[in-house]
Amino acid sequence: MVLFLGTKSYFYSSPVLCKSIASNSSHNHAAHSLDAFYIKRAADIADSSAGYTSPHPNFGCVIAAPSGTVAGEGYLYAQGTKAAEVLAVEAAGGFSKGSTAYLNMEPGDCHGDHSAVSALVQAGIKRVVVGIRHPLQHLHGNAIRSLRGQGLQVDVVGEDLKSKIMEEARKSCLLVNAPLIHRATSRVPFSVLKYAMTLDGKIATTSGHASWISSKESRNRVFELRGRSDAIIVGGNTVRRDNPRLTARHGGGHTPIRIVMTQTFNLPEEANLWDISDVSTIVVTQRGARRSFQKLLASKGVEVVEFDILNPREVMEYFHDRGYLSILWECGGTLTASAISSGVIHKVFAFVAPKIIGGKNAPSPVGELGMVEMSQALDLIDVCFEQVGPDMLISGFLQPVPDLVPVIPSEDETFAIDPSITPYESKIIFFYKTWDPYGAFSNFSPHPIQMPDGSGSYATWSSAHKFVGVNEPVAKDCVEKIKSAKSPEEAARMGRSIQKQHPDLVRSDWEGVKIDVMYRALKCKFSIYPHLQSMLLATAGSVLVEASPHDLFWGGGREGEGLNYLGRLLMLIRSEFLGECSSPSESTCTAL
Ligand SMILES: NC(=O)C1=CN([C@@H]2O[C@H](COP(=O)(O)OP(=O)(O)OC[C@H]3O[C@@H](n4cnc5c(N)ncnc54)[C@H](OP(=O)(O)O)[C@@H]3O)[C@@H](O)[C@H]2O)C=CC1
Ligand SMILES: Nc1c(N[C@@H]2O[C@H](COP(=O)(O)O)[C@@H](O)[C@H]2O)[nH]c(=O)[nH]c1=O
Repeated sequence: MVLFLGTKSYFYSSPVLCKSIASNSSHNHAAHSLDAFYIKRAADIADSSAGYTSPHPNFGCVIAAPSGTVAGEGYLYAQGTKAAEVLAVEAAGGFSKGSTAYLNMEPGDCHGDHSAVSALVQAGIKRVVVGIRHPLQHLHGNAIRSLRGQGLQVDVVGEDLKSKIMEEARKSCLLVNAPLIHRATSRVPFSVLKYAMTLDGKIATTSGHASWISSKESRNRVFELRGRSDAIIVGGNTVRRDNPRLTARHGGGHTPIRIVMTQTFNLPEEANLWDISDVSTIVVTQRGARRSFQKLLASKGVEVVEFDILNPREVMEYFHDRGYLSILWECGGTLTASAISSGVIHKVFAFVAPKIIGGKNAPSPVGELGMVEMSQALDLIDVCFEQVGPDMLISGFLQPVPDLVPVIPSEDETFAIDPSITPYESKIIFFYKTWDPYGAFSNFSPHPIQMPDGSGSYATWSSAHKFVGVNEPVAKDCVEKIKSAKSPEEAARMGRSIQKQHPDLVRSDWEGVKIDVMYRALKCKFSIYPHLQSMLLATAGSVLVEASPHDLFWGGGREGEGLNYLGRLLMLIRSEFLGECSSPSESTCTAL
């Protein structure tokens, strides 16, 4: 098999895979093996630029001819350079026609030029296999739609291709862009904690001396890790004790900035980190700490940022807002414990050197976490072991890379209610509190209605219907009380509390009719408030989920475990308004 990369060409083969295809080409497993192999390959080459460019999305593209041979490859070198897909089709030349393109991630094509998409289309690519969809909402699904719209077959791993090997391939795609995925799903950058410790678990001697615990080979790996990061962070004590440089020393390429976290600002006047000729340094500190010294550092070109509350989470949120994707923590145990407790550390790299130094008070990698029992231990996941020179590198995740496949509560029912919603493609609109962008969909929004109850009189709040028709004076009293509630919250609270105290007062058919009562109330609300109806119609094609973490009947729950009946009913009513289903109209309800 011949592989062309840019102007270079060299041989590249996967004999095992090719054999399995030749012997049983129709076999699903073999097809998945090949797809998985090339998706992993796309992820591997996507990683090629890490450490040389700022950690931005890593894109790789492998073009495989119908025979299964690689016709061309390409990866995005840096922002603003040619897209991986463009490089791959250039490398493959005429072999692209009828071939399959494997992409670790859906292209962003974010400037409207659609260069990746048009390169694949114009080259005559027949099929595209995509490892993961683009994690950023505004780009998510666009390129896939566009490719499909132009007649290419697009298979997305985990959606169209599901198997254990495909899942593994997908994982490599998630890992190669973990920082971007974190950016898309949380408000903090992807944080890696790295430390070097002796076999007896020390990161320095009792006197604080630490150079060096790990071997030269391990320290070279650390330079590599630094080069993949946007910033390296240490605590004030490490600056005082080690006077570190924290540079990547990889002879060019991307250089991470240095961050020092100090509460006291009791830092040395002279330090390697204050030399900003090659790389800048930012000191983050408590508001008002040693202002005159802050000025001195600022005069050397060091940036100082003050925080009202200096803790790892606040600091990470701040750097997230400044656009940082990944941070390497190289601090001692004190700040590390604080960072782990704040939940900002995602991955750990521990270099273990075969050395023993002893020392009851010699520091260890993680300070006080307040744990008293082993059952509280934090277990790493996806752990890897690797020998680096004489040392052992143990790495693993403290928090998994977030899964991008959307969790839609009661997924099957949702698509049955509104067939215009497509699995994986549809946007999910969450609503909960009334001040949320779609808060008007909440039952607590300030849009009162009146609708007839069983006896023909009018009930203001749907909560009152729980007790309607019960032939007990107390129940009638409850209905009246709820009707006179001043707000929907108050009505709901009263309904819940009366139900708790007198479960016998709830009408016997309530479980059977409550969805219908809610349906009628919602239909009324969205019929009589035109702006709400327009808002609802504007969400066409999106999945609506009430993001209540507590109410597992009306809401979607914390992780999609709820039934989301409120969301379902809204989608149903939306379809009815759009004329997609026949609608029993609610003519007798009114606004208050
Ligand atoms: N082998 C290895 O991999 C490494 C070894 N070391 C060694 O570790 C020792 C230093 O360890 P350690 O004292 O734990 O150093 P840290 O790097 O953890 O620094 C602790 C300091 O961080 C600052 N800080 C700011 N905000 C916080 C916060 N919210 N929580 C905690 N700290 C905060 C404080 O600085 P301030 O006091 O200025 O307010 C605090 O004193 C040295 O001997 C060094 O050589 C250090 C790093 C790696
Ligand atoms: N002692 C120790 C490490 N210490 C870390 O490296 C920093 C020094 O970086 P630099 O000044 O750029 O060489 C130091 O402050 C601390 O954060 N790292 C390791 O990989 N292995 C080691 O044995």
